[in-house]
Amino acid sequence: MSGKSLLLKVILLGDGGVGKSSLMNRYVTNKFDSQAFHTIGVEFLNRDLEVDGRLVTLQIWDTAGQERFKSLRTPFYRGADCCLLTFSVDDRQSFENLASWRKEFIFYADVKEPDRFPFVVLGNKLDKSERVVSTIEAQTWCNENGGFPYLETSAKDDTNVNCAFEEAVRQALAVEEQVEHSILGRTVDLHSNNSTSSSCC
Ligand SMILES: Nc1nc2c(ncn2[C@@H]2O[C@H](COP(=O)(O)OP(=O)(O)OP(=O)(O)O)[C@@H](O)[C@H]2O)c(=O)[nH]1
Ligand SMILES: [Mg+2]
Repeated sequence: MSGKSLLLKVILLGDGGVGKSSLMNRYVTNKFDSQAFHTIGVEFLNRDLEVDGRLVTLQIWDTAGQERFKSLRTPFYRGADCCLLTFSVDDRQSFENLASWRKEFIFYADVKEPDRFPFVVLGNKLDKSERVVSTIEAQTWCNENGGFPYLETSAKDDTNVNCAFEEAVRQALAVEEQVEHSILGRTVDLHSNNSTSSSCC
């Protein structure tokens, strides 16, 4: 296990009221507030964890989902390592808005290769009996829109909350490793080019 902790920024996006703050608070403080207030702008909390032998400091950025706070949240998208697109399984509109949340993120985070950026989709409020978005429907959307991992959570019952953030870390680490490999690959290539071109010098 590496002793050095890696800082990863994960951002929660989705319609107002889907449970973004509740997921963050459940994960970091293990508390749930049934009377939670809407977020204004952004808030963040850190939690240290170990995933597949790597020490990580997860910096979770929780954003305000209401449209009127758009200009307050978008400046904080840059530098995110993973984006959690969140909807509520009892709110069809929040599910239908996932595509525009993804688009907003890609634009304001200035993501250079959107198809390679790690998104994870969360269907929250799994505990609710008035479900209107089925698992298969959500899973199909994820498969057809980029092959995103999909998890169903309940911040209230603490279902899959740890798994959701760990999946975000795994996705972010996978991208980090790809970058590390490509840098290493380029170093090796440069070296081999030098040796083949040595006859020119
Ligand atoms: N039943 C149930 N209620 C939840 C769950 N998660 C959040 N809630 C409730 O849903 C409401 C909205 O939750 P928030 O966490 O404030 O939602 P948000 O996505 O942060 O909303 P904005 O800050 O406006 O973007 C609150 O009353 C929460 O108690 C859940 O998993 N199950
Ligand atoms: Mg909130």
